[in-house]
Amino acid sequence: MGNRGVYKRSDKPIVIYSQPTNPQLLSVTMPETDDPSTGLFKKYLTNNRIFKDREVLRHSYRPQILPHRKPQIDEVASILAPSLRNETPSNILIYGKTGTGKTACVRYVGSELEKASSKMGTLCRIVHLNCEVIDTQYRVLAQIAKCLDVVDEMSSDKTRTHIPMTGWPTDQVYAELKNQLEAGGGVLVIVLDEIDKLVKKSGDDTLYNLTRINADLKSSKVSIIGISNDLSFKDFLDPRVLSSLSEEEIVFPPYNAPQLVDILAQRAEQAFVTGAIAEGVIPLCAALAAQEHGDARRALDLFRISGELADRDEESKQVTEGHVKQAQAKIETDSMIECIATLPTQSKLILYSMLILEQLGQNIFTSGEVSRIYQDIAPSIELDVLTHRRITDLISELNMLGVINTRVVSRGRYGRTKEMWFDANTGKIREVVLKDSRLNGLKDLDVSQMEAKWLKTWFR
Ligand SMILES: Nc1ncnc2c1ncn2[C@@H]1O[C@H](COP(=O)(O)OP(=O)(O)OP(=O)(O)O)[C@@H](O)[C@H]1O
Repeated sequence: MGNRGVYKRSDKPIVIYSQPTNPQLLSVTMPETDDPSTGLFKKYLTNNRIFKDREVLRHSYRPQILPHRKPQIDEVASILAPSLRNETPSNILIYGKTGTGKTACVRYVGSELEKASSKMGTLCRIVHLNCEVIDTQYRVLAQIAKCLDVVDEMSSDKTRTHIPMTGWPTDQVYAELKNQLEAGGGVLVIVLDEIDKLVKKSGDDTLYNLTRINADLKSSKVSIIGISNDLSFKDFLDPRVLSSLSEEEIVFPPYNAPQLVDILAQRAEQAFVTGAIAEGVIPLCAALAAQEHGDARRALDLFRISGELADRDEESKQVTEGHVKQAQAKIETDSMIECIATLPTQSKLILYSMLILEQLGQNIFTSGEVSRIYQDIAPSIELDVLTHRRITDLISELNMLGVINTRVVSRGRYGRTKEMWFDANTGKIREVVLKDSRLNGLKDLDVSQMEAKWLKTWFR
């Protein structure tokens, strides 16, 4: 056994074994607190000068009050109301840009409908599916049946067949779903959120079957609400499917800055300690999000991240406009990094060529310089070497995605050339580019050695 360090805290001794005793290690290991279980985290747990309840700002939070969406809520409610009289409501197609409250409003109306129906003794049920995840006909049908199962869990019908999430022929799943709907009776509203993803992945068979299912049902009724922020999916639909899906259409317009101010102010009351938000913070978050496209999700993200930055900043008693600007920069970097991760390998290699130039001390590079580095390193990792023309196309794409900035400059008798530079933290870009397994071999590239070679060949 090695040396033993005994550190007495209240009346319980804590024993640390080290081999041999390292006083530095001891001083790091021992938290200066009365309660060793929360030691390191104590200051974060007791210090709530900023947030009262930050969960209120998260995407998963379901608000009960939705400012500036009364007309849309009323419209959805009026279309679904017949279900309370056991009549089939019209199908609805809801369209609007991202973050305009489509999902939040439909969920709200859905839960009010279920409450009203249980008060009135009728049977109205809502099944909400996210088609980004559930994107095949089989999974949609099986998931609807699964949700019905959960709703009916307390019912006396224990003999019901459970549809497995894979393995059956689709016809059998459809037939079993119909049996279950008939056995349950009442009205079922199926919400297909991000319906465009389902159609693009699996075509319109699911919608064709679901929009015709009422013809095969006697004692139950089905209605569909499709939600999308991309109307181009309509082009993929058979005209008959489209006309029955869009019996009613509702558009959710983007929020303007004053509307976003109201949305944030309403959340701020629940989320933040009184007085924790400096005066210009809410209008600034609202203005920045309205500049994008009136996206409430973006406004709420900015607001939450500003709060988190203020919370971590021990000097700060309030969330300030400075925190909002930092939050905006963080969101932009994070989304850019996400975008870089999904780029094709060739584009990542072009980015990596720019990073090499930066490592060599250049802040602005020309497309010629980028091309030369690219053409030199591409064969070393066994990638096909693209032509200069193709490389400049990919550079333009990187510019369009906001990963780099470019400008065209005139070089007198040498003609015009494109210059480019990075705005963002290149350390993070390097990290994400090198995560691509095909570029991993570049990690050990000795840039200074290559520089000598490049200087020799380029400037001969
Ligand atoms: N009027 C509103 N009042 C309060 N919060 C809102 C309002 N509108 C949207 N939100 C909030 O903004 C976020 C995004 O809303 P929601 O998910 O409903 O948008 P969406 O239009 O469905 O977006 P997407 O098309 O990207 O799915 C959610 O956290 C939601 O609670």
